[in-house]
Amino acid sequence: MTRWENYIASAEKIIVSYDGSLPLHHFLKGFFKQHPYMGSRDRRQISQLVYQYYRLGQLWKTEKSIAERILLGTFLCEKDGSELLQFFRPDLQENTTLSVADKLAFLGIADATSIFPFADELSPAIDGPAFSRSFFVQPDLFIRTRNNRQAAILRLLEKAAIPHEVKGADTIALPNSTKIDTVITDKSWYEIQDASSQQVGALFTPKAGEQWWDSCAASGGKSILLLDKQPGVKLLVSDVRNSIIQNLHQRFKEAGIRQYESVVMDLTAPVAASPIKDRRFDHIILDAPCSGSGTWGRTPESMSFFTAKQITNYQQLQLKIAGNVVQLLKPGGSLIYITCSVFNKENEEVVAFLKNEHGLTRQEGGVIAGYEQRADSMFAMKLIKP
Ligand SMILES: C[S@@+](CC[C@H](N)C(=O)[O-])C[C@H]1O[C@@H](n2cnc3c(N)ncnc32)[C@H](O)[C@@H]1O
Repeated sequence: MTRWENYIASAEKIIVSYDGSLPLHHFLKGFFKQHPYMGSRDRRQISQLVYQYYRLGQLWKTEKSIAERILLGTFLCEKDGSELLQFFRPDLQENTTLSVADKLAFLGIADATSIFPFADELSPAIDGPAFSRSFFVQPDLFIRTRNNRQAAILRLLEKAAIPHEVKGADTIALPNSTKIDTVITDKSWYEIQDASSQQVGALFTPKAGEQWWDSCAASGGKSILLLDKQPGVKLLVSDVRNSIIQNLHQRFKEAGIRQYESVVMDLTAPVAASPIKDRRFDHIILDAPCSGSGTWGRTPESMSFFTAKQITNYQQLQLKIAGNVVQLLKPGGSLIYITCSVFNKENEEVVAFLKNEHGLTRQEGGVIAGYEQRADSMFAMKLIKP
């Protein structure tokens, strides 16, 4: 067998045995541990073939073999082609410099929406074909520079010869595989934060002394963004598990943040019985648990394993949490509802519920089309309580 045939055979073996219960990158780690004779170059190439296969989503799912689909995935993803493609499909290799849209047309695919399995579920503002085509492009890694360190960070990136692109006053795009912590060792200089997530900050207009609640804080990405805009806000962070809040404490420490309160609470339980039942907030950030479908460009295997039922389950959870947190918002205060989902059920329908059931009015926001800039896609809406 040639090296290329071995690569295809290994990728096929992985695809056949992978059932979606673990994230693909974990599964790959385990697979390569069991096959220690593979060198790092082999591992990289095989992983890439597997990822490119999953980037096809539903395309040719029933019509073509796994091996054929791996090669088609490679063709659609590789801008300059590859030796492997040259070996198996010189006819495709000749056309690798075409745009994704032209490659699809070359392969007879007129309607790109057939790639994404839940095209009917998309928020109306999402451009379905453009979103679907974005799956063939690996999203970038983004950092948000802090404390006026952008210029110093750019100098370090140049010195280390790391390709990068300045996307805004605080935003730098890097290749996805960049080990940024080896280049910039002081963690208070930057946060790893997707460009769309950074863009959500445009809806935060904090004033010193205001009471803010980051109700699904996770490790605190949105909270740090908020405090960087206005360190004088009085911030409460919460999440459902103590281990998550412990991670937040560590991240805040590294970011040099000390002034905040935290509480562990399950937002599906009535807030009237919670430890913060008597608190009222000027502004609430609700970065809700969601399908994450706006981030599937980073985990394309999700297109093969996620089910429509899960979208409905997430919506139920979001409605419950939103209906709960809004009770602790002061009249005239704002709720910033955020998801990294592209689904109407998790976005506009939850906003409609807040409007119809709780009388909130939409102020600004909507879909953040990250698929246009090699970033995640998100939804963020600021609503005002009457
Ligand atoms: C999308 S993440 C938040 C991301 C975070 N705001 C950031 O910027 O990094 C959603 C969070 O909601 C939390 N969550 C899920 N179910 C919850 C519940 N029932 N009550 C409270 N938080 C919950 C999850 O633990 C998760 O950390």
